[in-house]
Amino acid sequence: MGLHSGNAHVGDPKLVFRAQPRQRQQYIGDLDLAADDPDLEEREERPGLIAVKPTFMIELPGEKSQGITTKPREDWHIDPYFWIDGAKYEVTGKVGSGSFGTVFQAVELEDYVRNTRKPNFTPVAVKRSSPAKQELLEAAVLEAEILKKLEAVPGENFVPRYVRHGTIPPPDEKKVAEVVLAMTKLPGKPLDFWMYGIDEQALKTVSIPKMLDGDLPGACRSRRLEHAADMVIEILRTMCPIFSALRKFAFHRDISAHNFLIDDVQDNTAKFAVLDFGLAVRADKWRREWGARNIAGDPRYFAPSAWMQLTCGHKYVACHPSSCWVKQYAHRLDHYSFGMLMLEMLFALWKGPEADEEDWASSDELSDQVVAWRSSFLATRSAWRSYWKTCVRLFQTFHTGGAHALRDEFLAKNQITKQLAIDDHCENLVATVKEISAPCTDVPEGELYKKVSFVLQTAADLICPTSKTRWQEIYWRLLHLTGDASNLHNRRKQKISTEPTSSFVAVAQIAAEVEDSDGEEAQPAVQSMSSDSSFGSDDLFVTKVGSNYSDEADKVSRLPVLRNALKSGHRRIWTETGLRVPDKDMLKAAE
Ligand SMILES: Nc1ncnc2c1ncn2[C@@H]1O[C@H](COP(=O)(O)OP(=O)(O)OP(=O)(O)O)[C@@H](O)[C@H]1O
Repeated sequence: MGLHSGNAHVGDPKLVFRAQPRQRQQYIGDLDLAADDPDLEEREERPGLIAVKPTFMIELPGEKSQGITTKPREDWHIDPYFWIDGAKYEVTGKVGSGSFGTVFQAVELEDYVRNTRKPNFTPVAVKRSSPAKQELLEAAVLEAEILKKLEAVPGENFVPRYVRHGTIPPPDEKKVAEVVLAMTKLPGKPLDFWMYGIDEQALKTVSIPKMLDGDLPGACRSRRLEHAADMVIEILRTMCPIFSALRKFAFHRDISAHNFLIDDVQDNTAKFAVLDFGLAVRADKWRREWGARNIAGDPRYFAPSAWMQLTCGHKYVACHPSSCWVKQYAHRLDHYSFGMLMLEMLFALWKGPEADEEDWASSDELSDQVVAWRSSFLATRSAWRSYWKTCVRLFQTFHTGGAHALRDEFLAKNQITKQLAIDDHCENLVATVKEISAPCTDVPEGELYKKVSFVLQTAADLICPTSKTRWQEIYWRLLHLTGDASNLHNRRKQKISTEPTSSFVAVAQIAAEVEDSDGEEAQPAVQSMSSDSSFGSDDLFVTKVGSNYSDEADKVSRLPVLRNALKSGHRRIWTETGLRVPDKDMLKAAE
């Protein structure tokens, strides 16, 4: 039997299943080719074919997702075909592997459900996760759901697009099902590999000074400060809409340089994509149940609250005299990790003052303001390096000595203050944040200073435990920095008959205020914001009106504004406390 008849052999039962689902078992038996099948030999000899375990998943149209696998086969390692939700794939390579499974490259041969018999040779990435427990299984399924939902975020290749997914039931009750997820395969290399020239495994043991000083061969520490800042701004610009959309229903929990791809690198720009939502959690559940959930992610990007929980347990975090730590853990995990990544990128890509020789050497002609800014910036760099060094050391200790080693370290008492080392780590973060935002107070004129200060301020806002800055606000600030805010403003002015009374910066502040309460308590304002917010869309009526939404007098004061909004075709208004969807009574009164 040749390869082609082999395909047909696997595919035919599928057609019969549609008509005769009860005969399923018989056909499953048929799928399990005999060990001496000559087809296997042929496949083995095909160049470029890698060894994979086959996943025969047959999900019958119209039935609940319930994959059916063949019995384990002795020759499992050489069959490249598998099914997901009615489509047949052939594995053509391996993309990578992680803690929970392998990502293959595959092409779709046929789609029986949609009746497409033509192969689609655009390779897809297929992630096969073999979770060890129920919680991880839920995360693997959630990953598929998240990719589906993020399809609504405009833009290309920022995140893999969902193709299809399915589950393979476990062979026995003690085991957990597997999840197979097909998504678009994105171009590029992992950001950590691009920055340091070594892979994630090597980073677990690499010399920290070498890593920080860029002595690693292949490391990318070659950029001038402005170009390094441009790169950070680009990743932020790409990711803000994604994280803003994501935070409404999930947290990624594994933001790290390893989980971003970088492609099409130019001097000061590149394309970025975020991957691997395999550790994600539902936002509402997480906010309620964080104490009962596992601690996950890359330890370098762990907020101090995660270390606190790992060391002393969730009650310690919950009862800590500073409530900011619990809030950061329950609401702003991704904010923190992304802020860390921004700083990591800035200082890993910048070669140091020598890269900016032209600008930095001629200090004679520099104004006092510029001199002060530069010295403050160099102090920021030292503070960051010291904090980041600790994070990398913790990460390496975690991988070599395990959680016990870290627990011992963090439980040690500080000789002077007698507080636990974990609390020192928290204080260290607060001090670092201060240093990072220092150069942002008196910013000299010029693109370089503007951009770098923007990066520092944004990162500080993201990692600061008391910060409430939201993705939306950051995005507005970014548009303002790049001049896109005024373009948007002008476009809207043309479209909105009543001129907005507040600038977009003010709107950003308003948005931040609304988002402040996001998730902490389910407040009506936030809910309406979540379901309705579509920043960047042109249907907002921007205005500043009274702040007390529930107050009758305030409602009355907003009536004229609402009338204008309705006249110009807008049914939502921005108020000082955020985006409002007027209730029926108000609409009636205004109409
Ligand atoms: N859609 C994709 N397009 C291109 N490459 C991908 C895609 N998905 C995953 N990869 C690559 O495959 C590797 C492993 O994938 P992934 O990180 O999702 O698996 P994981 O088991 O969750 O890993 P981790 O241990 O890092 O959590 C990644 O490092 C990435 O380079």
